[in-house]
Amino acid sequence: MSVDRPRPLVAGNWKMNGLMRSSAKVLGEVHAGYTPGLRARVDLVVCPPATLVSAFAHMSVGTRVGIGGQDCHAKESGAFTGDVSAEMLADAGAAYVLVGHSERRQYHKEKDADVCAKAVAAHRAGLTAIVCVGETREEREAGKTLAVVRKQLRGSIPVDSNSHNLVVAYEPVWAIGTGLTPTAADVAEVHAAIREELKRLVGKADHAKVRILYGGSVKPSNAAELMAVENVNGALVGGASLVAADFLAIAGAYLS
Ligand SMILES: O=C[C@H](O)COP(=O)(O)O
Repeated sequence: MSVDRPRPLVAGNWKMNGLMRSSAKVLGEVHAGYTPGLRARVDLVVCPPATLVSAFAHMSVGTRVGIGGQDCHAKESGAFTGDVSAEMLADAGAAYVLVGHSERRQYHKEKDADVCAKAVAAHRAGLTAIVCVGETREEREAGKTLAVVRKQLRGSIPVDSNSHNLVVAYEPVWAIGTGLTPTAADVAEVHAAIREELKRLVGKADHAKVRILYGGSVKPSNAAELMAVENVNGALVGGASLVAADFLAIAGAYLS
């Protein structure tokens, strides 16, 4: 591994899944399976629903498994019923937060400027923002993938970003939860474009160290191939992260 190559990160996005009793068991299995060998090679993060962030953070003390939120409000506090601020996530023990996931962009109509404001809030609270980008099937078929991803990056990444407070996740919308994945060559093309764009957005000195995750139907069976792609520095895992053995097997792609 070259000196500049970022340490890999595998993050599990549990989405709106998980009740306390059954989830604590899964998290315990993740802790148990995060062996010294795996810890030496890859960072692990679990992003449970907001109701479980505090408990998971407490349970994870001393395990080196990081905990993240799945979204945050741009403001620190106020009359925003149902929302959670980045400061609240940090207070609950989170170190990361996903922003701009396609499900937020689609179902909550979040635009790049909203995502950027949330990433700013994450940084203000001392969290690492995992900024998600990705094209729809229509955009890919129209040959617009790179243009769409570049535009999302320019609009969503705050100016104060660096390799410590920013992770980028490339998730083609059509690959999420479908069992479909782009070819390794397609992933390589998009990740190279993201790295190039980061040079402008984060700065030449630090851009090579920003982790770029691939997300969308990552499974134990395809993890090794996807994680081996140039400029892929880990994975954002949805469905497979709900099963500890599968999540750990994906991270295990970095053992070989
Ligand atoms: O945040 C995770 C992604 O949406 C991927 O979900 P998936 O692994 O179930 O396709």
